Amino acid sequence: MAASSVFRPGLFNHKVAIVTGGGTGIGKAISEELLELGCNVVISSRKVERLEAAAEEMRQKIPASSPARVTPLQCNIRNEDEVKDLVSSVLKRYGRIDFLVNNGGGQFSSPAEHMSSKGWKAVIDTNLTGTFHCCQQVYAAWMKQHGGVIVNIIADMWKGFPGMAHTGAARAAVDNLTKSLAIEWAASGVRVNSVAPGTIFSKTAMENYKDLGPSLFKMSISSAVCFLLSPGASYISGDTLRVDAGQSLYHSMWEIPNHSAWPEAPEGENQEALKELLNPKSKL
Ligand SMILES: CCC/C=C/C(=O)SCCNC(=O)CCNC(=O)[C@H](O)C(C)(C)COP(=O)([O-])OP(=O)([O-])OC[C@H]1O[C@@H](n2cnc3c(N)ncnc32)[C@H](O)[C@@H]1OP(=O)([O-])[O-]
Ligand SMILES: NC(=O)C1=CN([C@@H]2O[C@H](COP(=O)(O)OP(=O)(O)OC[C@H]3O[C@@H](n4cnc5c(N)ncnc54)[C@H](OP(=O)(O)O)[C@@H]3O)[C@@H](O)[C@H]2O)C=CC1
Repeated sequence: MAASSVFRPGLFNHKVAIVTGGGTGIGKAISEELLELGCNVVISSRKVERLEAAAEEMRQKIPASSPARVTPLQCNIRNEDEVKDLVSSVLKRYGRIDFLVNNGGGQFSSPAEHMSSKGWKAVIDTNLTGTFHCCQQVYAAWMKQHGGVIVNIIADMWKGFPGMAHTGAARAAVDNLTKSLAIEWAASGVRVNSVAPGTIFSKTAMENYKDLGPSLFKMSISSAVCFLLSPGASYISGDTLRVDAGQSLYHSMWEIPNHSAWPEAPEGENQEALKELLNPKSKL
């Protein structure tokens, strides 16, 4: 495996991580960096063939001297029983779960007025309930007794998420869940944080958002996740790290067209000033 991580080799030797959605895109990058650092990684999602192919590709890059192993396990995070099975299979195979990275998720773009109830629920179930299932099962079966670290991947939804209102609502809820769990589980030695990526390149994301074009996806977040999992972040919990090159401070993908759907300004000297501002030619 080409050494690309900025972290010390062997940092995560003999640790065990579950990365949901670990076979594609951001999850794959996170899994590869964890493996490079000596961690055993269980990559998990719905499409088993794609997972197995990704695991095989990752195995080819692990040097023989590394203790790291990768295991693909199928699981739909929307289904609580499947999540329970995932956690018990990991414990059977590796005997511990140090890290959980809730990266599995997604949505489709649609104006809110056209979202069906089924589509809304699918996105909430995947991104919010799926994340909750994974946190709860890993905590109950392992981290409550032994501690651990959880990182949730959310999104740049700080100014709302027009065009994907369902995912904005779900990710904002995960941001809040992160804080609640960080406090409830602090006494067990469990840290819970989130990472909010800006737009990040991935082949699968490109396939999903063809029309939005390649320029949207260009950054990487795996080292931010590895940092939050590491002892270097041992005093960081209940927080969300934005990894977006400042995008959330300035960028909005949503253009509001010119319109006059606002109430008239109240009468008075400001009304004239406002009219002039909105229509500077009106005085000519
Ligand atoms: C831009 C930068 C920011 C973000 C980047 C990324 O996240 S990159 C990562 C991006 N990667 C991903 O997002 C990948 C993962 N994404 C997914 O798996 C899906 O987007 C999912 C979460 C909706 C699950 O969907 P599923 O198919 O497993 O669920 P299901 O079979 O239960 O269907 C439920 C209902 O949802 C509706 N509906 C679904 N799709 C559409 C659509 N295109 N159009 C309209 N509606 C749609 C439809 O109502 C459907 O019911 P119907 O009408 O069929 O009876
Ligand atoms: N790329 C970007 O710009 C941004 C991405 N994000 C978020 O980051 C995460 C990774 O995105 P990215 O790598 O770009 O895109 P991908 O589409 O590659 O990643 C989504 C992953 O989630 C898995 N997944 C989806 N639904 C489920 C489910 N029900 N159960 C288990 N696994 C599931 C998919 O695997 P499978 O289909 O096999 O289940 C896939 O591996 C997602 O949560 C995404 O929404 C957030 C902001 C920006």
